[in-house]
Amino acid sequence: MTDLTLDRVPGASVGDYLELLKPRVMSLVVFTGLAGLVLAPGHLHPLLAGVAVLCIAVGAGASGAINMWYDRDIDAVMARTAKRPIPSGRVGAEEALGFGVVLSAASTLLMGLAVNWTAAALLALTIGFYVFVYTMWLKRRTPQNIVIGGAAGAFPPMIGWAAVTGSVDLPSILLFLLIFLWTPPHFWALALFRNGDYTRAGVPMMPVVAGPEATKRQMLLYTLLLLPVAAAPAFVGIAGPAYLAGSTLLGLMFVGCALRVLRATDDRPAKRMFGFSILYLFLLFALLVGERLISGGGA
Ligand code: HEM
Ligand SMILES: CC(C)=CCC/C(C)=C/CC/C(C)=C/COP(=O)(O)OP(=O)(O)O
Repeated sequence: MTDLTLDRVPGASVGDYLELLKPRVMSLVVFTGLAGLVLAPGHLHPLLAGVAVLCIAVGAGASGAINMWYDRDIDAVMARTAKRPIPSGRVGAEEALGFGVVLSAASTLLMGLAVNWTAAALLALTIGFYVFVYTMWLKRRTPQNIVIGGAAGAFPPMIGWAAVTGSVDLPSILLFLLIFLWTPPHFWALALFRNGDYTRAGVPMMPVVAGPEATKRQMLLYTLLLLPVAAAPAFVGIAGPAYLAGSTLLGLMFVGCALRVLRATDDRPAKRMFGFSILYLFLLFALLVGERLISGGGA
């Protein structure tokens, strides 16, 4: 760990602290959490639903800030992350850690007191999984880091669902599984064209350890496994025919991306697949939510 950022830094702006929350990544995380709330059976007062979404957003961002605190040494050597608030010296490491810890505790406590303790426990588990299991334990040790650690990013719909029902049920487990299987092709697409960054930082991402060809084959495997899992919501009562048709089309397009990446001789197909992975997950959850709202259900 470097100590380049342990000093107190005067003049950090609100924008610097917002950047610690990884707002762009977390906006989609929060959208999947909101989908869990909308899809769950039962009713939650709109104000409490708003509080639940706020807690997911703040908890997700807070875990991102702690991740940036822990990873400040490798972030400093990777081109993609070198300009982040800590490595560029705009926010002190200890300030970022304090900010992340306080917001993590506050979001979990508020979820428990205002909504329910099942959702709060799941939120705490998610924060802990991202910080301890992914960031501190697996990220620097194994190329399976994002397969196992990716579970963290898959919990938010389950948290939203539990905010309404107070329980963990089969449909919310399916939504978890969907994001769990989506994460490897999402992340390895980026890792393929950012391979130099991860090699320089000594982070054992799959393309660094197993090479691009083996990574591409595994990405194809995950997109194929996603086809039935992404269809499953239509068979457990939380989605209908429009979702089934849309998810199948999107899934086939995702498999198409993986096949183009497999045959590729340059970075362009991997870049396109990374972009499409985000659109894919957004559209899938938008279909789930849209169909539910049109059919008149929801929390
Ligand atoms: C452990 C699991 C995951 C890993 C390792 C991962 C990794 C990454 C990385 C490294 C980036 C580039 C970020 C940047 O340049 O700042 C990224 C971007 C992104 N990720 Fe993921 N991701 C994961 C899970 C998720 C999940 C669960 C979601 C949403 C549900 C998500 C949504 C996004 C979005 C929306 C972007 C684009 C952000 C932008 O526009 O810059 N990711 N991801
Ligand atoms: C509710 C709640 C707590 C949600 C958390 C959701 C979660 C764990 C999302 C993970 C997504 C993410 C930013 C991974 C980045 O990996 P990285 O840290 O290796 O990426 P980096 O190199 O950009 O820092």
